Amino acid sequence: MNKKSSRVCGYPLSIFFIVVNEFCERFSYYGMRAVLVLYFKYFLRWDDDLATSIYHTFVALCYLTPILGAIVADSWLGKFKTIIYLSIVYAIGQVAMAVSAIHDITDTDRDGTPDNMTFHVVLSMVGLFLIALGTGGIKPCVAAFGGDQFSDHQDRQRRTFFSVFYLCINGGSLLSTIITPILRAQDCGIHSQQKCYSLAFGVPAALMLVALVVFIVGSGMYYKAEPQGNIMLDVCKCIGFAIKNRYRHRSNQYPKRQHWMDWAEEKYDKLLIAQIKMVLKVLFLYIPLPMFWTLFDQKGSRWTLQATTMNGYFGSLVIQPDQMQTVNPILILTLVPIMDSVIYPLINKCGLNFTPLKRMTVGMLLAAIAFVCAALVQIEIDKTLPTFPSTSQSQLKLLNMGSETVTIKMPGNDPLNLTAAQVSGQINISVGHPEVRNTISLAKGQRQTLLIPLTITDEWLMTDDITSKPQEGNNAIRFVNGMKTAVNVSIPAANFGLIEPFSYSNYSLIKNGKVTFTLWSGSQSCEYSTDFGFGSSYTFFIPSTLVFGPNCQESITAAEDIKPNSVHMALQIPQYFFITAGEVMFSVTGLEFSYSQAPSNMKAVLQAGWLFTVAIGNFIVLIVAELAKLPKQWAEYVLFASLLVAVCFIFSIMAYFYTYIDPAEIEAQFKKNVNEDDEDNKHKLQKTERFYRKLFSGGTLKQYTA
Ligand SMILES: CC(C)C[C@H](NC(=O)[C@@H](N)Cc1ccccc1)C(=O)O
Repeated sequence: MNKKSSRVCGYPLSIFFIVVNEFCERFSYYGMRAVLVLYFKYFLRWDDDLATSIYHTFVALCYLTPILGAIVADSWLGKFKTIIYLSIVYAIGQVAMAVSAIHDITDTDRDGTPDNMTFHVVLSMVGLFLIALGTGGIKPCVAAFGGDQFSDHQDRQRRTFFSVFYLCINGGSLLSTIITPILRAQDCGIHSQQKCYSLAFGVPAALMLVALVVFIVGSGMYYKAEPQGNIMLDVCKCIGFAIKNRYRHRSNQYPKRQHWMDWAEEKYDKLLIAQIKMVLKVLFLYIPLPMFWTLFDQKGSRWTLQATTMNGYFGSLVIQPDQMQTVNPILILTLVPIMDSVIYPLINKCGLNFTPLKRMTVGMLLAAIAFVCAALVQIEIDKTLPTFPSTSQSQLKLLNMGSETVTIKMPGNDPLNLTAAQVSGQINISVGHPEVRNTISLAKGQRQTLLIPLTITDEWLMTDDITSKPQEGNNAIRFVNGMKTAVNVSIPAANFGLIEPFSYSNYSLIKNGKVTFTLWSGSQSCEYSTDFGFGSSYTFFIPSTLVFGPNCQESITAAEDIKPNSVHMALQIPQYFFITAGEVMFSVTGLEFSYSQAPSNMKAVLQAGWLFTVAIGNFIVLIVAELAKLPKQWAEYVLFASLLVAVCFIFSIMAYFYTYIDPAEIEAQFKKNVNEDDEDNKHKLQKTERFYRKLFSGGTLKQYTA
């Protein structure tokens, strides 16, 4: 098959099937990933730590398996067959996930919970392993296979293809991250209705099958480069031989060679040696790149956590903290066309040669700016956070449950008058005066509320109050019952249970929005409605004087323990903008750069090398966060930004000395010369060699024009 098959507007028709395939595959991957942690937590009933570790292990595996897929493709099956076989493995994995989430399969007692959890855990782990193998395995092959469809002179079209390819990644991921959480929230089941994880995994499974079918339909149109034997084994052997040979000839009596790989010349083909040099040159350049991904991938972790301490009301629309991540694909869909059709041509017009490596350098700087923005936002958030007691302090609140005013006098504090049902503000008490009327002792590092009873001589109650912001933007709510009868408090989403007279409930976590509590005492009820923001904590006090009926709401006191989040989530938009602009310059360019600088038989291998930088970047997040342990989150953001600027500086020096090559041209020269063995051509061969020696020692070969 030649590369000049059916074309539309100068583009091979075959790439249509490849980009649609990528769209569906990314829908499948990101859609499944969006609900994975919740599936672990609420279906498999794992704790937060286990759920998070398995989730990150899975993501890291997805960026390690590309190496496997690339080796299989470049050395053995070729990209086309590798994509087909691994897509089947991938689809089986997705189906396994969907089946593992059907609770009815093992719910023999029909109580809505699976009875054989081992079955669900094992099936989902097998499913995840197959998905990681599939998604990671095909990833370097699909991008490189798309690049293969273009002829050598179609540099511009190929660059456009990589931009469209990136748009499809983000189009697919955007749609799925919106859709699958909605599917998960539906109720479904045969014997009992439960949250529908099987549908949330089933739709991505279906999309993976569509991806496979679309790819097969395009089969007749693809240019399929043949694999050239076990190239990776040859590469390893050749490098090993060069190192050994160099070591054997380490004495000064042997003349030096231009490049250490030239020590393989005694045994290996000059073309292979030149190809290895090309790959090594690019891989060396990749060394600083993981730092970009270290910052980039914190969108899903640190930035989402930051959003949980912010206010998500956008008019009547409420944005959940994890939904902020969709800003990234939305911005990609707008920024890629703007960069390609406005910014880059404009820079070109100004006479600047904005080469791929320059773009990647600017991309890194933009990511560092994003983290500075994140630090500034964090400083704003910190200003609004409550001051919790230090380890040598206690904080005390007083709640007068009686109907008369009481005067409280505490050592070191002025007398305090509390009217009926009044709650004091936080009072800081230095430890050293731990006693109050010999009845209470204050706990260090704790917030407590002293409930002063109806009759002052009765037993005084101390409650332990919340000492951190509620997680995930939830609101921590509890009730104190000052009545002489027990009260039952409930809302549709939670039941506070029966609260005995002069006692209090535990905290319950409630989502933002309007909530109506129903209070029952015997047959009498009272409805109390209020609006919650994000991240607040309240103690609702039911006074002894409460009269059940339509106006009962007015008698209930709401004491604010922790203020709702006041810094608006919109403040995260600048950091998302900078990180995404950085991504467009760094990632879209890097994808194309990895293809264009790779020798023909190692295109997928270099794509895998590129994806490997993503995996390393994720590991660095864990290591730096663990080692640095900075007391302030904003300081951690500044640390990451500074590290990236330092790495960016090193990268810009490396990039300055990098010479762009045209692998096809180099390979063609070698092939031509090797086929000709007369004296004249030997001379030509020597000339070519001199030419490439100059190239690999830093001479300029290709003037890259953007
Ligand atoms: C990291 C990958 C090499 C690049 C690529 N990812 C993206 O394009 C992200 N912008 C997608 C995304 C979607 C939703 C939420 C966060 C990120 C990929 O997946 O191939």
